Amino acid sequence: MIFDEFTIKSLIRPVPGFPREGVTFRDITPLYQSPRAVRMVTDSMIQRYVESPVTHIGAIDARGFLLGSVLAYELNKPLILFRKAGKLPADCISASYNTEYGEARIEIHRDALSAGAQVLLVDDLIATGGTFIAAAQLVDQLGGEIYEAAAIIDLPDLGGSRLMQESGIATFTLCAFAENE
Ligand SMILES: O=P(O)(O)OC[C@H]1O[C@H](OP(=O)(O)OP(=O)(O)O)[C@H](O)[C@@H]1O
Ligand SMILES: Nc1ncnc2[nH]cnc12
Repeated sequence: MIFDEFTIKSLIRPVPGFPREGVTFRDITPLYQSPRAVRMVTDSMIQRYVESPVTHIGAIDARGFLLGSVLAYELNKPLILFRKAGKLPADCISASYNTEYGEARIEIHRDALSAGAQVLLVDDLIATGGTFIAAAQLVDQLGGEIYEAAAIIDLPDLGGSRLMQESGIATFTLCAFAENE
């Protein structure tokens, strides 16, 4: 299926003032209510990574799980869950970070990856980049490498994708919204 950026963007709902004043939340629930749009997004990502050396899909809690689990299935790769602190039961490593509207901590199980892994990180959106950068630190601590960090949406005005690229993390996104869009 041919990727149609206009259709995808039209299914991402801007919600001004959520979760706090000054933030325009980019809501992906309308997109997920359209099987055709989900297929477009999924197919584009599969096409990009099907011949890549990626060994693991690293999906970020919670919205990153939606796309991450489908990519792991379709690409036939192990799925690594990056979860908000306190959710994973076994021995973990963790990293703190700030996002556009708060602070958080994510964790992965210490045995989730081994040295040499080529990880594709997956989330719905890049804002400040804090979440992906924290996830990349965890991968690095376990001796893995980030092949790329992929998301549906970039919010370039928040500087996250630029910061990630400056930090040596390659990024890939399917669409972008300016602050006033
Ligand atoms: O680039 P950043 O500034 O780090 O922001 C992006 C992150 O923020 C959102 O997650 P959120 O923490 O709201 O959690 P959720 O997926 O559980 O809703 C989004 O799904 C990304 O994970
Ligand atoms: N503006 C935004 N919309 C949706 N998720 C986000 N995560 C961080 N900033 C966000």
